[in-house]
Parts: sequence; C-alpha cells; structure tokens
Amino acid sequence: MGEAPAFFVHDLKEGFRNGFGLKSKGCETATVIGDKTYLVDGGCDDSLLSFQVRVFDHSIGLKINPVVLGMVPNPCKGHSAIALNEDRILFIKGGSPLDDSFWFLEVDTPYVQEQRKSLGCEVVAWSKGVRGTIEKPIVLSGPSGVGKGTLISMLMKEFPSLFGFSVSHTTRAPRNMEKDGLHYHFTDRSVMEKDIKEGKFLEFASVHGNLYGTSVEAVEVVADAGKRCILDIDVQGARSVRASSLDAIFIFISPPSMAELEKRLRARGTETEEQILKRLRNAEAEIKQGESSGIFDHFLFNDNLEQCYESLKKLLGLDVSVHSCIKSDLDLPPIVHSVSRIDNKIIITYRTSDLENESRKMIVLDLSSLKGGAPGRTRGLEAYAIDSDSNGSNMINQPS
Ligand SMILES: Nc1nc2c(ncn2[C@@H]2O[C@H](COP(=O)(O)OP(=O)(O)O)[C@@H](O)[C@H]2O)c(=O)[nH]1
Ligand SMILES: Nc1ncnc2c1ncn2[C@@H]1O[C@H](COP(=O)(O)OP(=O)(O)O)[C@@H](O)[C@H]1O
Repeated sequence: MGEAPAFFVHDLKEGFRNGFGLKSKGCETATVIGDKTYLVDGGCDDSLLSFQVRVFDHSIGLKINPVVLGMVPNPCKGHSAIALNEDRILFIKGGSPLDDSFWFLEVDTPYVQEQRKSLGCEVVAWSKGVRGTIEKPIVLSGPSGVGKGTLISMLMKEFPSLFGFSVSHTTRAPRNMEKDGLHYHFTDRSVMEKDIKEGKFLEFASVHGNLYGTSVEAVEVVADAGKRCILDIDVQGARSVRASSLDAIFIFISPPSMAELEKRLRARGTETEEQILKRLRNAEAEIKQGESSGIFDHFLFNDNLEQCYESLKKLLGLDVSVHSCIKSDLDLPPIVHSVSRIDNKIIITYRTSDLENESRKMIVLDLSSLKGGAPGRTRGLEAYAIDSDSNGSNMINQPS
C-alpha cells in the first residue's frame, strides 16, 4: 500500500488550492477519498473553537456542510491528515498532548453509513484515538432484586483499580441513599430524549415505566481511566449493546426462584408495593428473554452470594494479572511534521535541532489492532519512537 492522497502541514505553509478553489490559511488539510474532498480547518486563527469540516462532492460539484457527530477535537496550530482504508481519515495534531494528538474522522464506516441513512444527509463522525487496549467491558443483566448491584459493589470494593461502573442516566427518582452522578445521572425525560436524538447514547430502554440509558461518555470515561467498565442494564439494553460496536462480555444473573426474588425485593425496602409488583411481573419476562435470547455468554445463579461472587470472579479471569497498556514515553509530534504510510504503520517525521546538531526523528503509529470507533473512542493505537543517531542509523525505541 503506498501513500494516501493528503496534504500535510508543511505543504500548507505557502497555501494551496483546495477542492473549494480557496487559498489555504495554513491550518487546513484537504484529503481526497473517492469522489469527495474533506477539508478540515484546525482552527489556528483563534476564531474557531474546534476543528471544522466541509466536504466537496466532485460528482455533483457541490460543497456541503455535513452533520458532524462525536466529540470534536480542540483547535491546534498545525495538523496533518492521512486517509485510511477509504472510510476514515487520521488526523495528527502537532504540539498537543499525546492523549489529544491522534483523531479519526470517520467518513464511510458502518456507523456513519447508518447515521447518513437515518438522517438523510452527509454525515461525518469524530472519534478520538487512544493508545493501548483495555479489557472488554462487562454487561450484567438480570431481574430487579437478583443481586446485580450487590455483586458489582463487591467487585469494585475488592478491585477498585481494575473496575469502573458505567453510570447510567435514568428518569426515575433517586432512592434515599442514591447520589446523582455516582449511582445514576438522574435526569428529565425531555433532556434525555434530546441527547438520545443527538446520538449521545450507546443504548437506552424503557424499564418499569422509566427511561434508562448508557451514554457513550459513561463507558469511555471508565476506559480512559484505564479501568474495565461494568454495565448494569436490562435485557433490551444488552441486546442493543450486542448490536453496537462495543465488544463486551454478557452475563445474565438468575434468581434461585421467584419466591426468593420477591423476598429480596421486599427486604431491600426501596420500592412501594405497586413498584414491587410491577418489577415481579417484569421479572418473569426478563428471565425468559435472558435465557432464550442468545445474547448472553454466561449465566450465573445467585443463590448463595459468596459462591456466585466466586464464580463471577472466575469467569472474569481475576486470577490472571490485568495490566494497563497505556504508555507515555514519547515526544509530542511538533506543529511542523510530515506523515507517510506503510501498510498499517503511519510514520510521523520531524526535525529537532540544538546549537550543534540537527536530527531527524520519527514516531511510528501502528494501526494494525484498532478497535471501536465512533460514537466512542478508537482504541488499540500503538506508538513508538525512532531516533536518528549521530551516524545516521536508526534506533528503535520499542514500547516496553
Ligand atoms: N437498558 C438499560 N437498563 C438499565 C440501565 N441502567 C439500569 N438499567 C436497568 O434498569 C432496571 C431497573 O434498575 P433500578 O431502577 O436501579 O432498579 P433495581 O434493578 O431494582 O435496582 C434494572 O434491570 C437495571 O439493570 C441502562 O443504562 N440501560
Ligand atoms: N445471594 C443472595 N442471597 C440473599 N440476598 C441477596 C443475595 N444477593 C443479593 N441479595 C440482597 O437482595 C437485595 C437486592 O439485591 P440488589 O443487588 O439490589 O439487586 P439488583 O441490583 O439486581 O436489583 C439486596 O438487599 C441484597 O442485599
């Protein structure tokens, strides 16, 4: 595979003619994919608060302002762009912190195709690139009162640095001991419905008469902290997550009997009689769906709590050491740099000089294990440095 068609920061210093017939301000890249040119303004003239995207469609001779989904990168003084696999563009922000240097603009991924179809217009989606990978998130489902919350609390207490809870949004009222932002984000239905329309939710469902949902951000902040995310969601939500780009482990928790479930719900003392009866009615359907839907990878019976917890830990492989792959041993790519591509590797080249020497440096970005993408982060980037020493030979600093 050779170099993809793209213009880089250093090409833009003198300005160039882009797909719009405009002179570049020096902070723009124009990347051609198929019939379209994606013109991205990195916002270095201080008037833009974030990156701006326009599209020139050569087949119809029109410039388009697309609907831009996802979290948009903050402005920077210089960036470069390179097309990948005809469906996304990699952006490298010069002079930005490493955790903010690599961004993907998805232009024809399955997610973008789906959004384009449902919105009926041109759509692009930003996804932040994150180095390293994390363990698969865990989806726990089961009827109300079965013990999901109890098992999750035990895991988080025993392994506080390994697991993080995905804090859902809900329109139900908080219980006595529940804290906003910790147990749930308690929210108005109108606000939640608006956010759902704007694509901010990974999944949502109406459960026991209230709206519940997992925002993309709820899962990503846990992963950003290098932790494995746990989702406590109902079977409808689990089905939506199964169909999404989130690669998770799905576990269904069953009660020993309906009578025991009722006993636990009543003993918890958090619901009114009417709410308990509604939860029990829904429980039968939920257990049937859970056990027959083909969504779940594992089933656990929560009869004896300690035994169930031990089984949960075993299937999560907690006897195996879990480590974070996040590394921070690289220089930042500076504002002026150039980019080329060899297969799945992106080579970022730049020069550094002190009073006596000028040296050429490279950062290699390995994209062969990319995972995820819009509407969440793109994970699995590996990066390492190659320095040119005084003899001109290259020294590879492999990731440790
Ligand atoms: N789909 C979906 N279900 C959720 C979410 N958060 C919680 N739930 C489910 O909503 C149901 C009710 O939760 P809750 O009101 O906390 O009551 P509890 O299950 O009796 O403790 C449970 O089955 C949860 O698993 C979410 O973000 N999405
Ligand atoms: N194996 C068990 N045996 C007896 N009581 C249990 C068991 N597991 C959980 N409980 C209790 O049942 C109640 C409901 O558990 P909870 O974790 O709130 O369920 P969920 O989150 O699934 O609605 C809580 O009071 C909890 O202490």
